[in-house]
Amino acid sequence: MSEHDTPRFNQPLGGNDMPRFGGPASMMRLPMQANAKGLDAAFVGIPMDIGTSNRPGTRLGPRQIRDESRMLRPYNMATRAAPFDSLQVADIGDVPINTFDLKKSVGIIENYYHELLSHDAVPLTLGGDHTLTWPILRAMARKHGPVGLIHIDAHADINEHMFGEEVAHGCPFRRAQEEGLLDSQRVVQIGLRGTGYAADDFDWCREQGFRVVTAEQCWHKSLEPLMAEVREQMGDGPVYISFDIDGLDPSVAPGTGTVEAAGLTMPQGLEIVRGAQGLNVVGGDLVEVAPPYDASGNTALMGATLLYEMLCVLPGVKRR
Ligand SMILES: N=C(N)NCCCC(=O)O
Ligand SMILES: [Mn+2]
Ligand SMILES: [Mn+2]
Repeated sequence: MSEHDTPRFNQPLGGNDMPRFGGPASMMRLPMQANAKGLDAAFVGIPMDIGTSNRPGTRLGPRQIRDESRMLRPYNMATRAAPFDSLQVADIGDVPINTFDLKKSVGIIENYYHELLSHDAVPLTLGGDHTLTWPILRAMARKHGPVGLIHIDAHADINEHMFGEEVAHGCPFRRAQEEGLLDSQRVVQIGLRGTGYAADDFDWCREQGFRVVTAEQCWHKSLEPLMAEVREQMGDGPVYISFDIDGLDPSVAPGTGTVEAAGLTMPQGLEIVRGAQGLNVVGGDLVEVAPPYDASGNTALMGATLLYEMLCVLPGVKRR
């Protein structure tokens, strides 16, 4: 009997055991459980779009990411990562936000992640609009202290206010920095581009000590050399990965609310996440998938794939 016959850990339901279009609609058709007890890593959904500033729809993101994730098989053919031979993973469902109150939802999310982290599980979050990263970082900093951040996005999301409000999907990293949740010498923002409210918008990030890598600096290049530098910068400290799907080019990921031209390619997205291997990754999220503009489902599938790749770089994942 091979080791594959006697799984010690939860396994995704296989595509030859149940048709891919059947079975549970959980992330990768993994078992679901009510909380993170006993888990090394937990997929969690946050069905929220009340922080969005343009077209909405990310409240439907977690469901669609789960649905499209049915195409993912357990073994990573490029990196040979075998996450389900290594870690106990499950889908723990959705955070019950208050869809009528964004500010209350921030508190609900922080408390939820505080409880989740008490089980020592690494959360991998299916968004949801980018507002959600702020309360997650609050819970992260309570456990780990200020964290390093690998942030992939078309936008810096460091607006001081939006429509006079401090809580919005364009503000999470401004709030996180003000609250000391980030180790600002270990923050890198990749893929920023487009039009700004002011010509010096991204300079605020640089003044904080963040490394800004614009989309233009990424065009036509492999990002492996960049990620070697990022690994050096991150060192051994805790690192959080926040991947806004709009960091990718809209030709790859059209299903999102605030589209910007000429973004990262999917191979570059994979290079970034795979380049985090060896780091002390303590959590990650994939945000801003908006299914109403995702006719093919490909945006959600790219999101599911990036979450799977985050799982593959968690500490303790074996390669076969
Ligand atoms: N998609 C995210 N997270 N942010 C968009 C921010 C749009 C803006 O600053 O105008
Ligand atoms: Mn964005
Ligand atoms: Mn964003």
